[in-house]
Amino acid sequence: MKVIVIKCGGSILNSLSEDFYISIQSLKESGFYPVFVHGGGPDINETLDLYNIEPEFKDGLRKTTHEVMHIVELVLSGKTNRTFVNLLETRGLKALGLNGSDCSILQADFVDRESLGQVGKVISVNKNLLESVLEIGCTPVITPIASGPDGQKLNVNADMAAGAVANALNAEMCVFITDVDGVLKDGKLLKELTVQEALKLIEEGTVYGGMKPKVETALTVLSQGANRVMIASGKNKFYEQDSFIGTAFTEQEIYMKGAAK
Ligand SMILES: Nc1ncnc2c1ncn2[C@@H]1O[C@H](COP(=O)(O)OP(=O)(O)O)[C@@H](O)[C@H]1O
Ligand SMILES: CC(=O)N[C@@H](CCC(=O)OP(=O)(O)O)C(=O)O
Repeated sequence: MKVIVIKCGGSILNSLSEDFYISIQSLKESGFYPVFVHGGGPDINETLDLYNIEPEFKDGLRKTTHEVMHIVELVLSGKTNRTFVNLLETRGLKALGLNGSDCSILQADFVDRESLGQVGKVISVNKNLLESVLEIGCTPVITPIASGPDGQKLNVNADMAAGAVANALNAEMCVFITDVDGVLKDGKLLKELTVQEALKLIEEGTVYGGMKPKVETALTVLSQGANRVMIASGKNKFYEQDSFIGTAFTEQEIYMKGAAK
């Protein structure tokens, strides 16, 4: 089964283009089985604002108190997942919304309980459940909330959750859909990046904020065996005639040319 994990960031979820859905259709016609993981950072911030809670981040991860966790779940599971599943359904996909914390779909450990509170890093994925969903012709749409060591809910960065799902499913491909064309430098799209080049962009500060966990996760997914890892835009087509459009990550310089194909 040729699985493609598609992470849709909160930056673009509410304004995904028709071209995005056309790309999904083309992927399906090429024999890919999509598995979606969604973000929703901006939706969470908006709701925290209603409760007069100031969002706090450390290295791109949201500091998640018990109270914040409650709102994260309310928003991601109750609103964002529901809206996205419906959007996919209206485009003809049999989408099945899944809370990562149900049935051990995502199991996680604390990242740093002292400084970040209820933030998790995924340690295992219920691969059998996800494969069963695919086998019956449904498309999983996963909310990045995991169950923690004592059954408590943990908030997982959606890029990292997608990376863990891609690795667990031995995905052929992992794509991070966001609100920019890919990794940019001086406003220009970098179509291909080797591991070394990507690390340098982080180090020199060209890649910052929400792009940092995305690039770091892209490198992890690549090192764990996925054939292709991309960052692409949800504003345009990201897949057409067997080619991907965006930033492609490659392990070695030698594979650079034509790696986005
Ligand atoms: N080098 C870079 N190239 C492109 N975007 C970058 C770069 N560095 C930082 N960014 C920022 O990262 C954002 C995408 O991350 P984020 O807002 O977390 O998106 P998402 O919600 O899709 O995960 C871009 O909109 C841009 O502001
Ligand atoms: C721990 C952590 O930071 N979790 C993220 C989960 C959502 C997410 O990652 O959404 P985007 O993809 O839109 O950024 C958060 O609370 O914002």
